[in-house]
Amino acid sequence: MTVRSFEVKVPASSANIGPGFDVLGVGLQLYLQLKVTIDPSKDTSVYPHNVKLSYEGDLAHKVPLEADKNLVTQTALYILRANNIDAFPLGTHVHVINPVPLGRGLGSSASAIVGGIVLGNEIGEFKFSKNRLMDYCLMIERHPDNIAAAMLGGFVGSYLNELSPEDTAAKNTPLEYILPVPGVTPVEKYVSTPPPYNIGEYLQYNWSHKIKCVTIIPNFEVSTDSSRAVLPESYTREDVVYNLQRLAILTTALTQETPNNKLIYEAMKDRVHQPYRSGLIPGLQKVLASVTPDTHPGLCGICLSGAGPTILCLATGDFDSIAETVIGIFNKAGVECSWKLLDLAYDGATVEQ
Ligand SMILES: Nc1ncnc2c1ncn2[C@@H]1O[C@H](COP(=O)(O)OP(=O)(O)OP(=O)(O)O)[C@@H](O)[C@H]1O
Ligand SMILES: N[C@@H](CCO)C(=O)O
Repeated sequence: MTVRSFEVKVPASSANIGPGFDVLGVGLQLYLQLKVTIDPSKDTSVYPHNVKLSYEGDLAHKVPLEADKNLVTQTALYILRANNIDAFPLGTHVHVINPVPLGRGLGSSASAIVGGIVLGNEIGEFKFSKNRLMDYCLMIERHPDNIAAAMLGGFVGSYLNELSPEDTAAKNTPLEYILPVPGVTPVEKYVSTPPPYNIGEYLQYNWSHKIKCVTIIPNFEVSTDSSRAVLPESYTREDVVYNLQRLAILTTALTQETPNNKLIYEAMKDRVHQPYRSGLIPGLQKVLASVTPDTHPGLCGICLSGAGPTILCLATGDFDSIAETVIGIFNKAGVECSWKLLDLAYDGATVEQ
């Protein structure tokens, strides 16, 4: 009996980059790893859906090890079942190594979902393109910014296509209908239906290699759902134009060989999500107002990473002092932090046999 093994690697990501709410994302060199072995001589039929799961990494005590509760394997089962494969092959062991902090704004759910979809694509030997895999991912996490950065890597912009009424209805299928849930008998018409084609479009921009990412990570979680729940339903024209003007400048400003720090700093300001999220993140307003290219000449720009609470500082130097200043402000608000200096992950999700 042949033993098969492979490894899936998916980067963490930072979404929005200030004004690009649900639009921009960067892949970061901090990787979720799935080490997969399929050894048919091992009987894994005692585990849900035939897969033994183990996990090391952030919040290990909180991550479920049952395939129908764990986001990575639930997602892998979604793509398998949509293509007429009911379960993992007997003898499957998935060992997860996860340094991406959960619920902190560094795209942990996107890396888990992209990892799960790539895992299912390998197990089923479907050989779908990354663009098609994006359709599967967007059925689970419905804003594309983290997902596109994790799948494709680098600095990515995305939009969602206007779909036909049938495809729109399919895209909005409730998650509990398509992800396996313990004790729930799957409804054939939902689980065996692949997603619509071309849910989104994605474009990788250049990136100035002089710009690094200083990520300051507060030691508390903010779930994306709760951080989206505080956002308003509508915005003033002034605030929408404010963000659009900055977004148009930012996507090119971040590609320039010699970054213009003051231009980037202004272009990373936002009026669509950050002001509303400050109630969830003590110290956020002070951090955003206090760390500037005047106080730290190496700083290019500063923003909330994804739905928070992590702060993303783009910088060409002064990395330690930027991090120390942000951490000092959070400490005064009673929040402990760690920090990492990260480069962009240019390859996105990869599989090594
Ligand atoms: N490797 C993983 N294995 C299992 N579940 C995971 C994994 N990574 C993330 N999750 C699930 O996703 C949740 C976090 O997702 P959430 O969207 O709230 O935050 P995030 O993705 O870390 O942040 P953001 O979307 O703002 O960048 C975790 O609480 C956990 O339920
Ligand atoms: N664009 C998303 C990223 C987090 O998933 C948000 O800010 O809610």
